[in-house]
Amino acid sequence: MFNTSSSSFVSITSPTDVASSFPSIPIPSFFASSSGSSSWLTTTLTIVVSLLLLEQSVYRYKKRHLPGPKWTIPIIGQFADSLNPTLENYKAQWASGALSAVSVFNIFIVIAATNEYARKIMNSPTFAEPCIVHAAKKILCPENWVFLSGKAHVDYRRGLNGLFTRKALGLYVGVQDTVCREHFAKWLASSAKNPKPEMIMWTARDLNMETSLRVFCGHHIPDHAFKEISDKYWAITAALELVNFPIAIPGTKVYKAIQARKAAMKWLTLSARNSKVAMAEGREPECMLDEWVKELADPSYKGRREFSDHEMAMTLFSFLFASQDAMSSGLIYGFQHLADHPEVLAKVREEQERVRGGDYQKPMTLEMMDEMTYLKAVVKESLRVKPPVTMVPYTALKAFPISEDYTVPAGAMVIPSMYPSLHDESVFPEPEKFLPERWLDPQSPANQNPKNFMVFGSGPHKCIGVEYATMNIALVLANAAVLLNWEHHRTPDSDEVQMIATLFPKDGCLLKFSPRA
Ligand code: HEM
Repeated sequence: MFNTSSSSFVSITSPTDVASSFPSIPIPSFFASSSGSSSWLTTTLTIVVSLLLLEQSVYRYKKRHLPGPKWTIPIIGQFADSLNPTLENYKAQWASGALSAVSVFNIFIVIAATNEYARKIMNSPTFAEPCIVHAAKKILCPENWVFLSGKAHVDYRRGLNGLFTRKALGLYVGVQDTVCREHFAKWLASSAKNPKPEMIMWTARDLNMETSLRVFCGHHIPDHAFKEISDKYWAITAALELVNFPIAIPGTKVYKAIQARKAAMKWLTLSARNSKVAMAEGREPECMLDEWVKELADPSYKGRREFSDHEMAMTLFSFLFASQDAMSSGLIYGFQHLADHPEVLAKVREEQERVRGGDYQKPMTLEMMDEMTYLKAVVKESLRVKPPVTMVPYTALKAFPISEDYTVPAGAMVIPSMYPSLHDESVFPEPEKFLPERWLDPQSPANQNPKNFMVFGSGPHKCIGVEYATMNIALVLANAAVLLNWEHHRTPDSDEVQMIATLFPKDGCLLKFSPRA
């Protein structure tokens, strides 16, 4: 997802002390002398103080009665706090009110904590549209389809639905299975050499990147491109802050992210070209691009038929952007939850034994996965307890009357938060506990309140890759359960959360793998 995304956060360390002194800043008497230079200084200082006062007044006017700092730190607002976001600060913010306010670099931000407000923002396309994070347009390219709105967005998205049908997923599952097994072999080889547990933070990201690129581009992309894209991609993850330094000059995170996007786009564009050639030669589709090219050529297809290599590459890049961090987070917590709950892992293994009849070399199919009811509950619960995407920033396109007594000002950022809905005690009793069983009873509050399961968002921009994502996490965990043993080396940071675009265990999740007899 978009994650993201988007998970950097603004904590509320009250700047009251600093800011409340502005109205009474004394102008030293020597500035008020009659000399030319001092009158120039007086004028300059008066303008600066007036602007600072104006900044405070505008902030107070927009904030009205919402909880949040009384004053904003001049110019930068809560930027410093947003550099080191923590889940604790988020939780404090959500607890401060159903709607609360902050400001960063004069971007006024309204944060919505409840399910009702979060859904209202995501389902009001005439009032608000996703802006993902501040720098997203620079990283993804402004002309990327994800920034379309209204009918143009709906039409474009409809054209992409064919890439996520059951038929298409059936093609991808084989690719995912192969890549997963290859990576497990590498994990085991590395574990055999190194007696110490290793962080799966990086190995899971590599697995994920190769899976995505093989599913999207098949063999139209060379093997060495995976490593290049995967290595450079971290610059994109690092730039996913709620608000970045405003100008993308060399040395800034956004600049580095743009260079990483250019490197990825070079390979994705080449793949689009290669796929068109392969399909024109009548070859069988083997990846998402092939499915897309073939669909465009189908006489019964009704949508737009011409897509340049660059446009196709941009769309694939939007999928990579939306999935890389969220999928890695989902996978890593999947491994951690299963390691920390051996009774759950034992049930996953029992189910695998039953569905796969003990033959773990047989390639995975969608039909096999359909029968893995318990595993699906495990994946759902893991994503609920630690949702990769905690919130998705939107922009108010015009004054947005979100509640009876508050209107989000036009141009403000308005952020629906998903985490509180997923930890609502009335729907998920003992919300911090990992209890897959809550998804097995159709009458359970969890199943009776589907609107609370906001892991993939809601409304017209809801994640297009929901089935693909859950299938891939389930497939990796299914294969891991039968092919690997893994011990979790717990540290004081294992249950602490690090927010780098999405959620990760602070210690990177230290695991020791061994082959399962
Ligand atoms: C565990 C993995 C994932 C999570 C938690 C996740 C979550 C999300 C969320 C929360 C949104 C925003 C929804 C909204 O604004 O209402 C989103 C949007 C999106 N996601 Fe995902 N996602 C995941 C994986 C994927 C994958 C694998 C793909 C593609 C292959 C993908 C493609 C997209 C796209 C294209 C959008 C934007 C859709 C639009 O604007 O119409 N996501 N995702």
